[in-house]
Amino acid sequence: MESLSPAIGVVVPARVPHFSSLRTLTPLLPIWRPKSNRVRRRIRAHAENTRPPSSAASAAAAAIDYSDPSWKSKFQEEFESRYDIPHLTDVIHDAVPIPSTFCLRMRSPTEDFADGYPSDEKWHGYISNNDRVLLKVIKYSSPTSAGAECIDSDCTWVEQWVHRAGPREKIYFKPEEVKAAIVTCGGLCPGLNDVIRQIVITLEIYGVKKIVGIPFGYRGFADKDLREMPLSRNVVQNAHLSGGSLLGVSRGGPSVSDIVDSMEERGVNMLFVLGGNGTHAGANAIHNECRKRRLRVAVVGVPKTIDNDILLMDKTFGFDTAVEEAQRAINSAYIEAHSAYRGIGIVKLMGRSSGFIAMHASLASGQIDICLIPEVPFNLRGPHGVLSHLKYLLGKKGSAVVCIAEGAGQDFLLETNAQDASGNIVLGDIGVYLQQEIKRYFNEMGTPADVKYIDPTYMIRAVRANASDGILCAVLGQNAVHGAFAGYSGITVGICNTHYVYLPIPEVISYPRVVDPNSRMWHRCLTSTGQPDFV
Ligand SMILES: Nc1ncnc2c1ncn2[C@@H]1O[C@H](COP(=O)(O)OP(=O)(O)O)[C@@H](O)[C@H]1O
Ligand SMILES: O=P(O)(O)OC[C@H]1O[C@](O)(COP(=O)(O)O)[C@@H](O)[C@@H]1O
Ligand SMILES: [Mg+2]
Repeated sequence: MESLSPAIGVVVPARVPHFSSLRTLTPLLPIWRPKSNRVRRRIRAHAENTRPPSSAASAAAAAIDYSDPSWKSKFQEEFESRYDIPHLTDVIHDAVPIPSTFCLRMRSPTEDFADGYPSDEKWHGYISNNDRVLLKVIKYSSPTSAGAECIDSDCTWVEQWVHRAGPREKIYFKPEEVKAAIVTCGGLCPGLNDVIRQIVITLEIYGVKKIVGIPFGYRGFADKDLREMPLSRNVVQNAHLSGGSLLGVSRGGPSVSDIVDSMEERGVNMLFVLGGNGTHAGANAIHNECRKRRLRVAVVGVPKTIDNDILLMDKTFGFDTAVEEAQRAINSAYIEAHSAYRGIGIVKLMGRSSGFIAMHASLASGQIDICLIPEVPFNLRGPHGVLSHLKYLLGKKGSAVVCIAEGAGQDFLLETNAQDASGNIVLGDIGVYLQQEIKRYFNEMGTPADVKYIDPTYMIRAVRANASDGILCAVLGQNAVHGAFAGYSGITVGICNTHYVYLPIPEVISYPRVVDPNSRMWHRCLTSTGQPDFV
């Protein structure tokens, strides 16, 4: 949860700039010194894509006045207001809650509500609206501790609480008046079907009868050739047994106002949006448009990103599965490299701007000699470059395996400025480039190297979720429904420090979460690979 400050080359905790100017914080933070101008340029290029946007940057200009004895409580107040979660009653003041129909002990599956809603007297499994989860759980004693995120020079402990997720005693929608829609956007990710399934099942438990899927992402709201898909427990019963999305996904699509027009036409008053940063930006815009039109609509996101690049969360669903599935590719690369005479295996893994999959997969496999991620610059050539280390490895143990994230080393490639339909920059293929450069290097040296390149991207993304992701998907899907029924909108669900929370969307998407080169996890990865600094 951090970004690289391009101007000063220090690692800056992501949450801090909202409260303090970067200049104020600079001396407090562990300094990470790049060794060359070229490397500095690379840090800057990466930071351009990952740093907070200008609105957040201007918020950062509001420095904390540490001489104010009450700075800590002011910090907390501001934090609380930023992490407050929007509610229907913010704009629809006369919305009246009713007792929850989510009442596990009392309902039979066939019960309807003709005679009124069941009483909650015997069921106490609800979450209080005032329950909170602690966002940060480490008390750093010094800004020089690995991965330290400090607010002042003493690393003063300031509690930062966020809203706990789960079913509430009072709800703001009558189930028989709900038409719920689910949409899955962006790229595929293991677990999409699991989340869809849990949303449908939970909606039915509340008593909702009208549930539909919007086909092929936001596009499905506008494309007249695409029909919404009726969903029920029957339809989704075995959906989680296969990967992909039963609704289909897409990038790009209609404008926010066209989407809200379409929701009004369809009578959709609960929208569940599964997607990454871009999708959540869309979900927040839909939420704001609904507010502008004073619609009684709940928009709830479930973060889907295989890259794990959403701020604040322990992880996003599908990430564990991706790391697990990547082991197969890494093991194959290892076997190929190990069985060849002077063999080098290369595996390219996903991660547009964040190297989480590459880092975790390298650590898990124990078979990687060199892990390259976008956050950590490297040289290919020169005495400290990747190529010369490969030469050393071939001499020492006869083979080597490299794991590289797709967003790493982009400054070695020609920029095309091409964008996909969602406006994401289309990256050059660093895996192919690395393969060519390694071949060229060993040819130039006149010593052989047998290079095998594996790109398992789409094979990984398309698999079904593993058991741990299956559980995460189940909890997130259920909590999304609880949040909508509780009247919250413009929120997303997540796991923070092993507990489940609701977060306001803007806080989790202000920029992509990236690996902190000063974090313990990256240090562990380096310990495991034994790789040197390539700068
Ligand atoms: N800033 C934005 N505002 C509104 N919609 C957006 C925004 N960015 C992306 N979208 C829409 O969100 C969807 C998914 O975005 P994309 O970046 O492809 O995937 P992801 O959500 O996984 O990051 C696309 O339909 C795209 O048009
Ligand atoms: O080829 P596609 O479908 O555009 O997807 C490629 C991208 O999808 C990702 O898996 C991320 O997708 P999202 O942005 O949808 O989470 C990246 O790792 C990769 O760059
Ligand atoms: Mg995206």
